[in-house]
Formats: sequence, structure tokens, C-alpha cells
Amino acid sequence: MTTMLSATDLRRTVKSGSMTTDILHGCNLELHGGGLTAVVGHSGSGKSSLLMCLSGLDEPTSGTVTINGQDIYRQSASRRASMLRTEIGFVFQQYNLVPFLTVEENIALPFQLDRAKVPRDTVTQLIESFGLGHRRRAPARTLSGGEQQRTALCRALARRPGIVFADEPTGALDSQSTGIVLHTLRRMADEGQMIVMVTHDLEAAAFADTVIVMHDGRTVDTFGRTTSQELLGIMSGLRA
Ligand SMILES: Nc1ncnc2c1ncn2[C@@H]1O[C@H](COP(=O)(O)OP(=O)(O)OP(=O)(O)O)[C@@H](O)[C@H]1O
Repeated sequence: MTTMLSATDLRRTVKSGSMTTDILHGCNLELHGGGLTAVVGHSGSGKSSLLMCLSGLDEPTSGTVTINGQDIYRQSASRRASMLRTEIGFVFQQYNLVPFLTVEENIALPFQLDRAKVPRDTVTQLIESFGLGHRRRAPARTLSGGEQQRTALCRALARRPGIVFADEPTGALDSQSTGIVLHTLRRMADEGQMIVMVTHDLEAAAFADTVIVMHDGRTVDTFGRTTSQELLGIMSGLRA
């Protein structure tokens, strides 16, 4: 089954003392099937907040998020937890690796916690695709930031969840590693994996099938494949 993701009129308000801040106020999207989607927007426009709401990690104040027609915030806590484990993968800006486990062991860990068989061939293919073959037996605490980021991507993708959400997946990478990651994400999307990434890098967004533009807590536009130059023009038209 190809995964479908939709969000309708998502709003997220946070309260701190007597202060109320609307960080999302009107986000809508509809994505069908696999493919790579990029969420772009100026700093503070709400990209990471949107990703947290879409992925089931932060309940919106109002609005709905559906995955394959199921409203994820209207499920029981145990059902939502199970959806998070089986249907959704997330790569955070902090990579959340276990420092004393190796690259391979970190990727295998979610399977072991679920008492599931580790798909060794998939793990090996991912490690090679993301250029980590020479570091596979290195403990995570010895990895560079970019290597940690790529290990976290492998860990999320190894389970082949319906959707992988990634917050700035190339944020800590040099240009060579950025190229490896984007080409690998592009290939996986072509093979049917749905990937939704937040990025401030318009060159990275140009790899996506769909580009969602955020501004001031709202999704303001959606484009098909586009170039970084076109995106630069669109972004400069938005008030920073
Ligand atoms: N828990 C919170 N409490 C108060 N304000 C918050 C909270 N979370 C986010 N914000 C504010 O909401 C706005 C959107 O934040 P968010 O991190 O989603 O933006 P972003 O587009 O991902 O930014 P960046 O590109 O800089 O990472 C920012 O102004 C941020 O300071």
C-alpha cells in the first residue's frame, strides 16, 4: 500500500506563563504515495514544529493529521505508539544515537528492542549507500557529526516505515556527504519510500518531488519539482 499523509488546518499554540504564542496557524498539505518532499521557509517559519505535528510527536492544538486515512491524534495512546514504531521514522537534529554502540548496532537496535529479526542485508546496503562502510564497527561516540547524522538516517530507513521524517538531514554535512545523502534519499524515494524533510538548503530542496513553502507558521505554497534558483526567487519574495 502506498502511504498517504494529510494535514488539515493545523494549529499549534504554546503557553509560557501568561504568554501565548501561535507557532503554527493554518497548515495544510496532502501527499500521496512515495516520493521526496521538502519543507522550506525562513528560520522561525515553523518547519520543525510542523514536522513534529505531522509525525505524531507533538499534538497540534487543533486540526487533523491523517496517515492512510487514520487520524493519528484520535487513536488510543497504545495505537499511536504502535503507529510511531511501525509506520513512522524520524531523524532529529540531535541524532539520539547510543554512544557506546557501533554504527551497525545503533541501526539494529530498534529491531532488537522490538524482538524482531535484524534485516542484515538492508542494514549493510544502507551503511554502504550512505558512505559509512569504513565506520560500521566504530562506536557512535567516535563519529563525526556528519557520520552520526548519516547513521541516524540509516536507522530510520532500515525499518522501511511508511514515512520517514527528517529534520535538516544534510545540516551537519560537507558538500560531498550532502551529495551522497541526497542521491540516496532520491533513490529510496524513487523506490517508493515516502520521505518528508525540512531543509534550509534550496539545493537540497531541488531534489524533492514536492516542495512545501512555509511562512510565518503557515503553509503558503506547494510546488512540484523545481530548481534552487526558482526557489530562491520564491523565498526572496517572502518577508523574512
Ligand atoms: N515550545 C515553544 N515555545 C515557544 N516558542 C516556540 C516553541 N517551539 C517553537 N517556538 C517558536 O516557534 C517558531 C517556529 O519554530 P520552528 O523551530 O518550528 O521554526 P523553523 O522554521 O524550524 O526554524 P529554523 O529554520 O530556525 O530551525 C520560532 O519562532 C520558535 O522560536
